[in-house]
Amino acid sequence: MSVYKLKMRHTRRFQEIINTFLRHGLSHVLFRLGLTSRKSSKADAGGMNMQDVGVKLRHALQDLGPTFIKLGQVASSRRDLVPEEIAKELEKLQDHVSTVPFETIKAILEEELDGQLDQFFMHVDEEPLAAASIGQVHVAQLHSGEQVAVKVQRPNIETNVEKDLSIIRDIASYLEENTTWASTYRLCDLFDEFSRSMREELDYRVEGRNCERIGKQFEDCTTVYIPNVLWEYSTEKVLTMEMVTGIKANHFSSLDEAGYDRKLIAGRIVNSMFHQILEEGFFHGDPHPGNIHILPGNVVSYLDFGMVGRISDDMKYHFASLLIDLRKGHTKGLIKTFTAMGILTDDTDMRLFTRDVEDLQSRYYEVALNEISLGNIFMELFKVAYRHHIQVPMELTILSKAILTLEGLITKLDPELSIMKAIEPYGKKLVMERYDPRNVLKKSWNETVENLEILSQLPKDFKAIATTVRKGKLQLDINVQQAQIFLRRLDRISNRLSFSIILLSFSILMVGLIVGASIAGQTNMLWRFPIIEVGSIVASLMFLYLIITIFKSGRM
Ligand SMILES: Nc1ncnc2c1ncn2[C@@H]1O[C@H](COP(=O)(O)OP(=O)(O)OP(=O)(O)O)[C@@H](O)[C@H]1O
Repeated sequence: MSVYKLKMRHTRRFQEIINTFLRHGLSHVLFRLGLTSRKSSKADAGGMNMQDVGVKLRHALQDLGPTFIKLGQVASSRRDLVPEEIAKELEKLQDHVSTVPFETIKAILEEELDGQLDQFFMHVDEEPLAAASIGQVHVAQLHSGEQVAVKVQRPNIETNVEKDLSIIRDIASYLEENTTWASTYRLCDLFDEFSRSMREELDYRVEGRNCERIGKQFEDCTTVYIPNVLWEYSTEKVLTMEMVTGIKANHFSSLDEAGYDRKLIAGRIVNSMFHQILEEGFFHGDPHPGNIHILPGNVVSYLDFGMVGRISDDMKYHFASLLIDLRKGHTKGLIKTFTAMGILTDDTDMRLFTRDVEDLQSRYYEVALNEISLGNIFMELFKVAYRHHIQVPMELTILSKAILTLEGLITKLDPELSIMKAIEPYGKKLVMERYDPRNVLKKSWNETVENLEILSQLPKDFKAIATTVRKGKLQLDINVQQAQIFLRRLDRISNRLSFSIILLSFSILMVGLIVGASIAGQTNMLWRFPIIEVGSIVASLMFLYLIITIFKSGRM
């Protein structure tokens, strides 16, 4: 696609995006991307202060609205792709958005719930509790008196987001066709993954279901609280939840004033996150302090389940293996895990890759645990992977982003707590579970059942073929078994035969010696007699053994 085609397809919005970037002094960025022919007065971005670029980019994305804000937020967590200074600026994109007037919110609520507002709520606060990029949260009271938080989607958000997603997708494929870095990083794949999660976030019913699923993980837990979803007041664009009135996890002075135990809270947050990630395999993908509230009794409450991460059993194990090998300084183990993850390609230069991994692990080997940032380790590992054109699975990138976010909060809540240390028992448990014979058996049993299920779903003809193949395999197995028995017999016969041949040779040698000695008359008569007698008896016994052995071997 050419840049002209790109402009033609989305004339107005595309121009708006370009103008916003230009207005914020980012012409050099557009020029470098080949999206504009206008050159900046400053030579290029390379000569510019990266933090300055970050600030300008943040302002531009903020002005461009929800899709770009979310894109910036996601980019801020990809330190393997985005320079550190820019990533730090993009992190600030959280929550700084304009509010939607209450009249508009009321209209959306009434349309979505299909009735007058007072039919559903006794009261709705006109002043929003929070204004986020996709929605706005209002505190309300049900007729039952229960206080709830109602999240309402911004007007026309879906149409606008779809339009933006399609423009950015076109820009991504234009860049992939025209620049090496974009094709190396498979920009379109990355962006498609972003689009998928953005579309999911536009449907609040998905968020409600995510919330319930995580709620179930802590059903019997008294130290973690997940609010209930009120489905009768929720739709695709409205999410009503039980109101959580706690203190935000990063309001440290308020926590101290209320007499909360910061260390205890930090431990509970870390353990509840690792439980979600490494035991349940389904976790809160954005545990930033605004989404974690602390309730009386140091109870941790999570909010906002728009972004969740999923991690398969295999990936959990790979993750634990990476950690353990990093700590032990096992480069081979790390390479083995990367191979097992199936992400190395035929083009991967194993020699260079091994050298880079070695270099990385040597920096962490035997460093005190509380000095290590797990999130940073993973970002660096990903950087190595990307340098070698290895696509890191999305489930791992969401995971490392969640850990990085978590670390930011934990280091402030309890500077002595080491996430690396806290994760160790979970990692060890995972590895032990992997090698537990019961699980190995269970896995192979499950695979057999799966195969049988697949077989039973095959059409009739295929079933007949499968039966013939199975019979053939059975016959083959029998033949192999018989061949093995025959070979074992042959082996035994040859062993005995070789022993017998040695004995026979020995007997012949002895007889030969005695006969030779007597003929030559060099032997004293006094002891020639017993030698001949004993020699003949030994020779006869050996001969007898030989006959018996040959006879027995033949019958086996
Ligand atoms: N059930 C609740 N109880 C108390 N406060 C809530 C509740 N739900 C949301 N909030 C408040 O509203 C803020 C924004 O809500 P939430 O995090 O769900 O929106 P968001 O997902 O960040 O929005 P967006 O997806 O538009 O970026 C939260 O950080 C929290 O302070």
